[in-house]
Amino acid sequence: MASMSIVKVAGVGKSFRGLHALSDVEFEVAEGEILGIIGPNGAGKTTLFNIVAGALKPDAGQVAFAGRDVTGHTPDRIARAGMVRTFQLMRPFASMSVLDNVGLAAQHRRFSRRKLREHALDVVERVGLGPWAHRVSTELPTAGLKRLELARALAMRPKVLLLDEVLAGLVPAEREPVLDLLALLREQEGVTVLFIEHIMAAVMRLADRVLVLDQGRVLALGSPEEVTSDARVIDAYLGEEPTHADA
Ligand SMILES: Nc1ncnc2c1ncn2[C@@H]1O[C@H](COP(=O)(O)OP(=O)(O)OP(=O)(O)O)[C@@H](O)[C@H]1O
Repeated sequence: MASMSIVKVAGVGKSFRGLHALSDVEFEVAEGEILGIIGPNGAGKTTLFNIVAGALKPDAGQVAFAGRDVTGHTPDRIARAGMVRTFQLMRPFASMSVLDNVGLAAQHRRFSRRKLREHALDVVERVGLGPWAHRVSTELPTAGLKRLELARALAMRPKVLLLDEVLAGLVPAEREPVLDLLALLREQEGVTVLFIEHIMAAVMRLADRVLVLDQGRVLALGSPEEVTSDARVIDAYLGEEPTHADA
């Protein structure tokens, strides 16, 4: 197979006490692709990530990663296999340094202490937290915490990164380097990225394709230009009062 899909979501459904959070969601992501995921509040974006990353079991359907069915696998197992997510709310180990927090994320890789430290430092520098490496993680401002969350994911050497609003809470000047870093990761390491994002300028800039969810269903899937000119997408999402103002 030429360009194999690295993530395949097939017929995924999930209800919470009668509420259809996801219904028959289907899409594939090619290796090295950057897929933006957009949609109104409550559309099911986070639920989709929870299912793909193993935090929730779907009521129906399958998730395949690199050709293997990973439906129902634990988040840990999926992460170790190479599909790693970040969280909207960052919870680093407060008493630990930035460097140790990143090292901890890579602990399963059975590096020697020295190698682990080198690897962690490399990742910390890569995300621009070099000057903060030895500071306690709670001293980081929001933008720093976001970078730390990204660093912890990168320390696992992911093949697929699932990013849940990594830009939220950042001012535009802080967003640019994060977007650059993601583009670089794809370019240099072929990392596949799925990112949930409300900031449309970022979606337009970074995404190869955009998946639009609305009321738990796939409303559209196409290039940024295609989806932003799709009347149904404008109706359901883009035309609405912005609930997440682009500061
Ligand atoms: N654990 C849960 N128990 C009950 N209902 C849930 C649960 N998780 C999500 N839901 C509901 O499922 C629907 C989809 O929620 P989800 O968080 O996936 O949407 P979202 O697109 O990520 O929204 P947002 O943009 O606000 O983060 C919502 O109606 C939500 O209230």
